[in-house]
Amino acid sequence: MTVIVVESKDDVISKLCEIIETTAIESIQNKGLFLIGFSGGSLATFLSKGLPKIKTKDFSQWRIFFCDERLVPVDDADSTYGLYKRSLIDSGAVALKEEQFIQIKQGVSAEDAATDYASQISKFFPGSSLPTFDMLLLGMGPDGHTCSLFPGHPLLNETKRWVAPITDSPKPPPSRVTLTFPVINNARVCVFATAGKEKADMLKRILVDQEKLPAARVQPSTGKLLWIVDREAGIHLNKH
Ligand SMILES: O=C(O)[C@H](O)[C@@H](O)[C@H](O)[C@H](O)COP(=O)(O)O
Repeated sequence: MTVIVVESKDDVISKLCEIIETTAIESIQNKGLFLIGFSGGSLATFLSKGLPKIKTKDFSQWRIFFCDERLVPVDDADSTYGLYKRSLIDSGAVALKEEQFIQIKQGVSAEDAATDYASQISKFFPGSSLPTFDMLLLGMGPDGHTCSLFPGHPLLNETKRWVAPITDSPKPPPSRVTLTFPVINNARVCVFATAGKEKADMLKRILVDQEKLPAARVQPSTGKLLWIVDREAGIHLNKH
């Protein structure tokens, strides 16, 4: 695991997007595609600000998945895809098309949305027992959750399904689908981008005290794990 402490939230955004770009170039050179998972929350703000500033202008080989998604209509303010659509596609900020986003089926039950999304993912990993995303971009909630995997929730122990439904999310909205730990921990690179003093205590519990909170259970089996944090969020971390 690597922890990078930078000064400000803007530095988190710059470092995050620099690493995304480098990984994208490598993935596209290796296999002609870059398969990345986006989370919601403040990460969506980070990417909306940072992606338009990277040198890459050809995003055509990017395929964008969701580490989790809320089961609300795309035009709902809570829709993670809707947020990226408005800020990256509709705004023309980056050369991404809707069809490059692997979207979660709307208007069906959480169970059906999870099954459908897993089926869509499997098309990119034919014959694989687990998908291997090139990069998963993760957030850490104030309670130590990541994706829609919350403390004490039975989903933390899901070992079979790639995508799971949740209808009792403590973070609204309640109905979501989420990648599960077997998939998350099979990624080539998992990156947390975390900023703000409100995250400092939880970051200490995860990175220093090593409490087994959901975000601490992101431990890629062979891939890399990177935390990019600003000074405020990292105030309790030992200076290396
Ligand atoms: O859709 C979601 O809610 C996110 O995927 C969620 O897992 C998020 O990453 C964390 O809640 C952190 O969000 P903040 O960075 O906004 O606290």
